[in-house]
Amino acid sequence: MKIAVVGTGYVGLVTGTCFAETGNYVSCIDIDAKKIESLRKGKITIYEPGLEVLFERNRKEGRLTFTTDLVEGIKDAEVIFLALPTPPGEDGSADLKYIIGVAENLGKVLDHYAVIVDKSTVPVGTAEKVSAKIAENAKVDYDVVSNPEFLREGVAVDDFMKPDRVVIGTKSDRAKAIMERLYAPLVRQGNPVIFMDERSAEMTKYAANSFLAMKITFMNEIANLCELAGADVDNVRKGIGTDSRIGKRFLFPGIGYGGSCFPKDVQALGKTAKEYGYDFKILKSVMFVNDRQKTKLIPQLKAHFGGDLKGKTIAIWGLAFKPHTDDIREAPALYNIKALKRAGAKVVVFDPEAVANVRKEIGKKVKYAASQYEAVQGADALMIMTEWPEFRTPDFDKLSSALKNKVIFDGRNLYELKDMAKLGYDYYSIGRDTIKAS
Ligand SMILES: NC(=O)C1=CN([C@@H]2O[C@H](COP(=O)(O)OP(=O)(O)OC[C@H]3O[C@@H](n4cnc5c(N)ncnc54)[C@H](O)[C@@H]3O)[C@@H](O)[C@H]2O)C=CC1
Ligand SMILES: O=C(O)[C@H]1O[C@H](OP(=O)(O)OP(=O)(O)OC[C@H]2O[C@@H](n3ccc(=O)[nH]c3=O)[C@H](O)[C@@H]2O)[C@H](O)[C@@H](O)[C@@H]1O
Repeated sequence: MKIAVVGTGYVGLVTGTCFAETGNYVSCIDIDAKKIESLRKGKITIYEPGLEVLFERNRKEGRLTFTTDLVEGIKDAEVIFLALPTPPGEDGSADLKYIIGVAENLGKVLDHYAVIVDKSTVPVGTAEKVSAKIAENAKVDYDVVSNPEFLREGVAVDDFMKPDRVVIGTKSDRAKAIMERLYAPLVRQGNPVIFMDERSAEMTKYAANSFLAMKITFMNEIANLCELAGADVDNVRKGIGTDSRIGKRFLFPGIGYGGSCFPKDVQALGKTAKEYGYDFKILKSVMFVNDRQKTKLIPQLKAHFGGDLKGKTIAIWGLAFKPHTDDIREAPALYNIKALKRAGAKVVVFDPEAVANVRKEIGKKVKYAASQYEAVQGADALMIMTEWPEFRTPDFDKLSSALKNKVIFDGRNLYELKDMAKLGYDYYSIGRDTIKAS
């Protein structure tokens, strides 16, 4: 099948590459000429484990091509995916200007029947809006389908190729048959496709992200209560996660959720509710608690140093919003850096992948270390913000001799309390006892 993907960012590039891998001819379109040039030359533009091998193979075999030209890109395409940004607008609702802009252009240039697919995360009613925009200029038949994407950054290829489910919203039998054919290789591997109407598919995406954000937030609230009540959130997590109705995943407490999606999607669903005159109270609490949770360790850090961080050097391990990505959008680490700077501390940071992006965002406000151990050299304390695997089992001898004080503020609960006590650390974590060496 010949398909086109408009928008070659995280979702567009993964979608395009994976559909090329299942035997389709995919044209990826983007307005960013530099990005397209780089992809054409074989230089991948995002860090995503496992993607590069597929990208390289399919590019070489001519199944994956790149262009800035919409007309050239959609030529003969049976399916045209829109994987465009939907950032929060000023009022928190999803900004549809990229989607509607491309829909308008598509209406003008489409010269054959095609299924136009909203892959972006878009509010209820967007498929109708896209369809109406195309209709203003269209000379041919087309269908607009909602096919939200559930992949996670860092494991995007696996999530795409082995999805828990694929959700497709359409009332058109013609579009349904084409989408069935496109997803057939995944269905044959046992991954289910759930068909529904467009509005339900659009709502499903926001419901999924908001539910997961709520699940994490609930655990953060339990963790905070555990600290006050003398319980250990790790035990509680295991105790409830074994109940199959609750499930083990997404129960890890920490310094809040970040990323390009949970924060914006929870906000956008709240906005949709407001538009329909519904007061979605849980969502408001989720946003409030998550904001508070991000810098939860700062007051403890201040108290540890007698209330004042002026002149103290704080090392930070982890800048990305989660491991295995260089993405720093809404990363809790950035909020902590801001709070530390406001309190007069010097900050030295290390992250295996995200340093370049942080440098672009905050420049020389912090010092950048070349390794996790260089970051802690002479530091008064270590804060852990992202659970990269290499932070899980550090060389504690090296760490202890590099730090000025043996104190760790761990926002991701990487270490066992008994081990930290044995190693003689002051150790603050989330929802567990604080270990004091002295
Ligand atoms: N990043 C993720 O993990 C996930 C994102 N989503 C959703 O997918 C959508 C896209 O997200 P990302 O891929 O992360 O965004 P992104 O920002 O990485 O990529 C968007 C791409 O669209 C391009 N673009 C903008 N205007 C264009 C136009 N007129 N014509 C052609 N290309 C244009 C940009 O240059 C950029 O390369 C969003 O709605 C997001 O919420 C859904 C699931 C996962
Ligand atoms: O719509 C999207 O863009 C995507 O958003 C999330 O994926 P992603 O943001 O890549 O990352 P997650 O693994 O979900 O983590 C999000 C945040 O939650 C935090 N988290 C996650 C799990 C957990 O138990 N605890 C916790 O604090 C992570 O540290 C991270 O900051 C969803 O998991 C994807 O299904 C969805 O497609």
